[in-house]
Amino acid sequence: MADDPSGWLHVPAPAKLNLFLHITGQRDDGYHNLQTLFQFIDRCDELSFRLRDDDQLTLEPQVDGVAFEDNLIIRAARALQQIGLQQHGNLPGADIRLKKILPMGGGLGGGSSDAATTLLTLNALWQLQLSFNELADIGLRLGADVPVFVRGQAAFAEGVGEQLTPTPQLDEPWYLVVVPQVHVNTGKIFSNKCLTRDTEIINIRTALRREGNNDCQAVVSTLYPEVGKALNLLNNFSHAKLTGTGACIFSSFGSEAEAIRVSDQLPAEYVSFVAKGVNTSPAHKILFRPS
Ligand SMILES: C[C@](O)(CO)[C@H](O)COP(=O)(O)OP(=O)(O)OC[C@H]1O[C@@H](n2ccc(N)nc2=O)[C@H](O)[C@@H]1O
Ligand SMILES: Nc1ncnc2c1ncn2[C@@H]1O[C@H](COP(=O)(O)OP(=O)(O)OP(=O)(O)O)[C@@H](O)[C@H]1O
Repeated sequence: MADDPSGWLHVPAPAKLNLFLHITGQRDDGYHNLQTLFQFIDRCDELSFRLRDDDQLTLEPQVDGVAFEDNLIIRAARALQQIGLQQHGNLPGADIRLKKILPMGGGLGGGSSDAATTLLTLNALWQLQLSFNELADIGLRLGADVPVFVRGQAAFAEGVGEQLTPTPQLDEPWYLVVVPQVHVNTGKIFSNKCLTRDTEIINIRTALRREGNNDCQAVVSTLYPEVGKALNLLNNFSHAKLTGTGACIFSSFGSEAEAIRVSDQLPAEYVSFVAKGVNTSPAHKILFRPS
């Protein structure tokens, strides 16, 4: 593990891309059934953890606009702490530091990934020995995207995103990710009446063979014109797609140099970054690397 002499354990929380996102129906509880292909990128929030002498949880710095108890990091830690207390009777608290790199409301799953890294790391530090299945179940209650980050493998996902089939065979290209400066509200997109919810269900072989679309793209582009504008711009260079419910869009390239060349041609007001697609979560690479 990425330990340092001062006792802090440093573990990344990577972003994900939805290489396609099909909405295939809606459940009675309002949630949508979807099919999607998740891949991680090596762009990450940076979290650090240290056990305390008392039983408190702390988080520094706080995330702007998110109350301490609402932060997915604290919600994940509390959920695990409750289980740990039942198992062990008492548990030390933890200091957690967060360097927020991933844009919020960007469709990159940053909050979900922070939650998953917290579950995985505190499970190890508190020696709870919960399985990935148990951690993914806890994570699903925090958000639909948490389980894929807990399991840490690129995957074809069904249900609300929790039924995962690993896809280690995916290419690992370079991505140019454009970050329109708007915060998309996921609930607002899923409740929009113009969203199509009847895309044909496909099997994993088809999913891996053909390039799917993002069914949220049309609605997001209408509600957030900055996203539509960025899609049009990037499409001039390479096929561009929305990730999740946006706002971020991405294109894939065979090399880092090609991705950088396109990013250099974007007008200066566009925020973007280049990252590598990876089929194993960088958090897993740190926490579970052979010693
Ligand atoms: C669009 C994706 O990013 C694809 O990876 C995820 O499905 C969204 O996952 P997430 O951000 O973790 O979303 P959640 O926090 O679980 O849900 C936010 C809101 O979006 C709606 N929602 C979300 C996921 C889903 N499959 N159907 C929905 O209708 C619900 O109204 C929910 O209250
Ligand atoms: N640690 C956290 N980091 C980011 N957002 C958080 C965190 N904890 C709670 N949130 C809340 O979760 C919301 C969604 O954040 P997130 O960055 O995961 O969005 P997203 O990338 O659009 O996610 P998704 O792709 O899963 O829809 C934020 O607007 C914020 O209110």
